[in-house]
Amino acid sequence: MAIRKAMVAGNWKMNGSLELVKQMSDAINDVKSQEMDIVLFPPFPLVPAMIASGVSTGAQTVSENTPGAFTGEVDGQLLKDLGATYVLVGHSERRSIYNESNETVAEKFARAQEVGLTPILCVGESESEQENGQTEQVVAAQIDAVIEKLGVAALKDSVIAYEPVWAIGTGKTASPEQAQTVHKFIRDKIAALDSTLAQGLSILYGGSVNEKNSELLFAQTDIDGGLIGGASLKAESFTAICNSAKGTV
Ligand SMILES: O=C[C@H](O)COP(=O)(O)O
Repeated sequence: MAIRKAMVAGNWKMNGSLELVKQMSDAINDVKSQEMDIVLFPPFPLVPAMIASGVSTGAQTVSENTPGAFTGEVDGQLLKDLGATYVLVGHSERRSIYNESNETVAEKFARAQEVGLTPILCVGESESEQENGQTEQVVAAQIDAVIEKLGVAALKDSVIAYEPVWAIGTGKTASPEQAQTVHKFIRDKIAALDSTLAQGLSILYGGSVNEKNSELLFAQTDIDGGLIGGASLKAESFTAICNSAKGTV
């Protein structure tokens, strides 16, 4: 059973450099503590350097396949062997730009667990879905794809990240109350199938989190930390966000 714990994850997307790995790992090594997990998700070529720096490291995606003729894809077992511990699956940019369906995301989730990586399942609705009142329906379908393929028990060793697409990189953060409502919906939905599992699950919020809004977001009962994009590229902002998550779970 994964232990519910405060977590701050930094997704560098297609940004970063060896210099930034050095700068960020020095800053993180100064703020890390037992009470929370800090994980960075650099682009693939920077994964070995990040691991060597001592910072917990994840990959931004993984192939759903076992090794074979899949040019350009990256096998989860190789990531695991390098020392990576987490992988993002179903980030909204993967879903929208690379057409990953709920079923493909569930396959990637399965492959991650098969090789011993912890998947962070990203879910969230688009702006039009939010305007049409479809948030819960969309998020439920994204989670159900994993439950239908693997059973609810598979969520035990995973993390969920709720990221409303309209809040990603836009500066439009969900209000703490808005985010809490969706996080509670997610936890209640899973609790209906397995309440112990749901209580032990870490659920992160993502979407324009910065050092000014993180404290109030992380103070919400069902928000256990954040998945940070832009602000994870600046050591000062990211470490301030990490500090605001300490002791909140
Ligand atoms: O994975 C991170 C999210 O897409 C959030 O990105 P952002 O903090 O730049 O809005």
